[in-house]
Amino acid sequence: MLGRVNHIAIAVPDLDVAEKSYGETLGAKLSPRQDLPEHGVTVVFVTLPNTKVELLYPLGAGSPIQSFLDKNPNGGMHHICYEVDDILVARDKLLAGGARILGDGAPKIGAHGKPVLFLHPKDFLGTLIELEQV
Ligand SMILES: C[C@@H](C(=O)O)C(=O)SCCNC(=O)CCNC(=O)[C@H](O)C(C)(C)COP(=O)(O)OP(=O)(O)OC[C@H]1O[C@@H](n2cnc3c(N)ncnc32)[C@H](O)[C@@H]1OP(=O)(O)O
Ligand SMILES: [Co+2]
Repeated sequence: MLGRVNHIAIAVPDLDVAEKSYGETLGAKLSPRQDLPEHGVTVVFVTLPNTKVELLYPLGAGSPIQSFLDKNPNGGMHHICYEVDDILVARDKLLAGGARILGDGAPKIGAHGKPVLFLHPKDFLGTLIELEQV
């Protein structure tokens, strides 16, 4: 079912500090900031030769990453995004196996303009998984 790792996401309490850390200290290439109100986050992508790192900062009231940041005030690794060929086939197979799809179960359009879904971290070894159809 799973293809490549599309990105690894880090929730950050201060986007200026995070951009400086990756862009200057670590010398990586950064995308412009992107506000995604439908996801309640502002994102910056760090582009690497083999994958991406997504820096996540809360946007608006009720951001899905707010309680994670309350528990991890310095930030931390938030999710892994794996690519899938067909997100509805993947979703239905996972649901049939008893996994929980977060939200209303319908894919949303993610940061790359492609459909995404999230799987409950308690069903996958304590790791929040994002699936992205590529
Ligand atoms: C734009 C898009 C893209 O790339 O295209 C994105 O990535 S958007 C990225 C942002 N969007 C999302 O994350 C959407 C999916 N996420 C969600 O629906 C939520 O964040 C949940 C995963 C349901 C968690 O919600 P919330 O933190 O409010 O609930 P909660 O505090 O009751 O957490 C339930 C339990 O899960 C744990 N938990 C929460 N977030 C976690 C995480 N990221 N990794 C591992 N465990 C996590 C909590 O510690 C808690 O465990 P204990 O009970 O043991 O304490
Ligand atoms: Co993501």
